[in-house]
Amino acid sequence: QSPWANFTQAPPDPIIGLTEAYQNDDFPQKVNVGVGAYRDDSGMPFVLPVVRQVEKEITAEELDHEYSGIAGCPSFVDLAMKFAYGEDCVPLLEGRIAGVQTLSGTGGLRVFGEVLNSFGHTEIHIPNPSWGNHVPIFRNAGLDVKTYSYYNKENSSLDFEGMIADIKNIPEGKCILLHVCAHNPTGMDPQIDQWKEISSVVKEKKLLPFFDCAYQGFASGDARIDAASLRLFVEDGHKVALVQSFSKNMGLYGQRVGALSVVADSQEEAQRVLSQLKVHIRPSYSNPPRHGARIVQKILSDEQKTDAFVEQCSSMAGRINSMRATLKQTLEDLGSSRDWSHITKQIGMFAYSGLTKEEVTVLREKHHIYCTLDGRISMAGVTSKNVKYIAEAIHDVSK
Ligand SMILES: Cc1ncc(COP(=O)(O)O)c(CN[C@@](C)(CC(=O)O)C(=O)O)c1O
Repeated sequence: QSPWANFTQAPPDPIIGLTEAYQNDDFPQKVNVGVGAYRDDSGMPFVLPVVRQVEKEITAEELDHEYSGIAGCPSFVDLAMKFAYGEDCVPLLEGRIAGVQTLSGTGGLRVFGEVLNSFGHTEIHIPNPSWGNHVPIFRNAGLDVKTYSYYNKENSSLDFEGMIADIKNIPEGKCILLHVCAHNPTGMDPQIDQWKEISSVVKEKKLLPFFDCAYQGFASGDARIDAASLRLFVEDGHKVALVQSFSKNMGLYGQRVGALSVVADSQEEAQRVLSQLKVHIRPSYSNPPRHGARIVQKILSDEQKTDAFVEQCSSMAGRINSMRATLKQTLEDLGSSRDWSHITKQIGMFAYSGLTKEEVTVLREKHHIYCTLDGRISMAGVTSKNVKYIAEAIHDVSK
């Protein structure tokens, strides 16, 4: 009998599986508002002009395709850290942040999950809800995944009181995962004064703050100020860990460009941490791909190209925000009985609609609109051409 006879059929991924179902649907007005990948107003993927420009420059340089080091491209890592922590970040200036290039955000989260586990931190506390893949990533890294309150479904808002109460109950020294900005899936972020309170509770409980930064540029629209929460924690003296993804803000999804960094006590400690990050990367995927890191390195090392990138990223955020306003207004004009004000209060790629699993299922089966079962709508999939169709369908399932 076949050696694979005991392989059972696994369920489709809640997010990626939607895209597969969407592609197999031949309904002419089908809409994909599942995966958080930006689309322009024609529903097409968008390659930032500044990315196109530097790709031409890279090709002209006729570079080789030698291996990266285990830690990837050093100048990419330095520039990525400057981008997130800020040029004037003291630990960065003191050379005590260990940084590596990773297989995008997913790769960085997985590597650090394994490193945490191998050094006795066997538990991680993530928001409820959080990005669906956080649970399997950390479980497969060997961690026990627990959650803290984050969202109030009743009034579609941040449950700050519940969040603080739960964080206060996390046992001392445990790791807590925080989204830097544009929380996935709710789009609800703490305000800066709430971040200050979170920082002092995390300090009081001596928790390990682990930041996931996947949307720097999609919250305020200015990528250079979307990292305020992270920078506040570093200024408060926390030894943070950070994972950055350049999938969404640079539109480099398939190039798998990310970074993992850890703030240490000293240069010597940063070197020890770096050595452990590398010890986990080498037997996992050995070293990261070169092309995407070259693109980001070329952009972030040139002020004009960085300005162009920030402007182009902000225009993506702008289009998403205008679709939020239009979707909300159209639902109201249809006479919906529900309060949709959260759609414009939320920021980033997603609207956490509040639709139930049943309503989401009818939306897909009857209207061929694909969003995740938790009711998350990737606003990037909403365009001036389909927003009316989407609103009418949402109204139809949620009158
Ligand atoms: C909070 C968060 N962290 C990390 C990642 C990882 O992205 P990367 O590996 O491409 O760097 C995502 C992507 N989440 C998407 C946009 C795509 C996905 O599910 O993979 C989403 O639809 O939620 C994310 O939303």
